[in-house]
Amino acid sequence: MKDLSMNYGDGLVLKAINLEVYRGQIVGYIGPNGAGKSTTVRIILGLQEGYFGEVRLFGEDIRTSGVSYKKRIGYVPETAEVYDTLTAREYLTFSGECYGMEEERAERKARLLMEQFGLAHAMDARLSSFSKGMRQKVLIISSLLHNPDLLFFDEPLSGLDANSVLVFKEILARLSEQGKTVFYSSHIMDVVEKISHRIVLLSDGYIAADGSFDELKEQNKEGTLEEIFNQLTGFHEHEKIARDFVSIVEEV
Ligand SMILES: Nc1ncnc2c1ncn2[C@@H]1O[C@H](COP(=O)(O)OP(=O)(O)OP(=O)(O)O)[C@@H](O)[C@H]1O
Repeated sequence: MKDLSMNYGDGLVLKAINLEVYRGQIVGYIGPNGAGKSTTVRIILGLQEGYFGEVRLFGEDIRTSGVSYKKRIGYVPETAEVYDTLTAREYLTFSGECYGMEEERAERKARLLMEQFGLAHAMDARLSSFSKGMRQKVLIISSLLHNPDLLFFDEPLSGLDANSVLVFKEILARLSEQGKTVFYSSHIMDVVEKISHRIVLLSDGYIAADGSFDELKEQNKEGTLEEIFNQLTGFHEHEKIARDFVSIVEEV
């Protein structure tokens, strides 16, 4: 990304961001609510128009490279609309076909991946009957079915149980070993701290920090990523806010 800026009408949300991400990197993309993380991802995915600057993916400017680069991308959005009336088999096969896979191959891979997540029994159940975690697993499978080179995960652990989180973190490490690049956006700091090769902190439309966790720790003299996050975003008031909040709640 070069000088990437975005304005929704009332002020700049992204202020000339420059970021170069390399193959095989897991990048933890973090920042306060409203910092512009989803906006960045939507621009890169070609879902958001009206930006300034340049975004190059796989060496080509996305403004001129057509849509074929999208086949090399997998995406788990923070909130996703799934087609509730479809079964998991139908949804995943359809999703694979959208990325150019043959029906039979998409269905076979979907079945094998569902089995790995312990969901073989739910293959022919409608998505409307799925629990939150089951749905999230379907979204994760859908993002990976076509074997993409570049992955965008926005709070991918949402709803996953502790065992599934372990499996997913291991999957991420292996995908990166295979040379896949992962853009991982989350507010769960201890997970970001552990899985990321590099952490990019967006604050108020700027990149406020960029480096490995060890580098950030060295620069900021703070212990955990959560503490570094608090420090870099100038936030020290959690106790006071909590106190005031509860006293308002208790007002009769
Ligand atoms: N479609 C839109 N129209 C107008 N403003 C928008 C739109 N989408 C986002 N914004 C604004 O842009 C800013 C950045 O939003 P964005 O969703 O990128 O933040 P985020 O970093 O992903 O936040 P969160 O951590 O809460 O998901 C916010 O102030 C938001 O109100």
